[in-house]
Amino acid sequence: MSKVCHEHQQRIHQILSTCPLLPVITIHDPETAVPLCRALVEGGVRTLEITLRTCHGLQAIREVRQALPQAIVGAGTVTCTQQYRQAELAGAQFVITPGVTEAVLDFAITAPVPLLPGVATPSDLMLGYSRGYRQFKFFPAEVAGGTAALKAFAGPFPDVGFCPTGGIRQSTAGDYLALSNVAAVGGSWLTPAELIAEHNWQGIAELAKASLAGLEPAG
Ligand SMILES: O=C(O)C(=O)C[C@H](O)[C@H](O)COP(=O)(O)O
Repeated sequence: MSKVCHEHQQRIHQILSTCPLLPVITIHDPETAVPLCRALVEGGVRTLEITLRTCHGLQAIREVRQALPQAIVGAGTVTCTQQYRQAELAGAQFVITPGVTEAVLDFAITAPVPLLPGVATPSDLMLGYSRGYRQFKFFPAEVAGGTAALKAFAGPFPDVGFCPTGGIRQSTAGDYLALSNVAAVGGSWLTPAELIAEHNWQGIAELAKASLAGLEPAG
């Protein structure tokens, strides 16, 4: 069986270590993509997951890559190899899947852009682990067992790192980040639909800043 290269795993680890927060971004109005991402970057959050949940995702990735070279842009909600290739062509610097299929795990081994595969169970993990993957998204984090599940995973998989996502909020992000196998957490709480609809970019930047500041130890 082919295995994913060490450089891909290192790159994903580097990306997750760049910022402890990974906002999940879904674009409904294409005009909002760049100002929204600019606000997040201004707020100190420069790793971004732009989902392919809407038809604007790929174009948003293209535009944000061009407008904000300091951002690190990932494509989210990738569920098949065709979307993986489209995300790469749009300029995505990493790809995130909500779960694992053998097809996507194998495709990513020879793809130029590294994959952060989503797992929810030890069986999912073993599918990726056997192919050399050591960095995973843990989704849906809150309903799949939260911090207790991640502590349990650390026993059989001590060399694996996670980016938990799904149900995490500003108030709970720190609990996840306190775990030794978590470098970053993802979430859509950083991109509230109301602030985006109001084009309240200042509000988005402040929310990013406050979320980062909330992670600092008090005092
Ligand atoms: O779209 C995907 O690829 C996903 O895997 C789902 C998202 O990561 C979560 O839906 C974010 O969760 P919330 O922060 O609870 O909104």
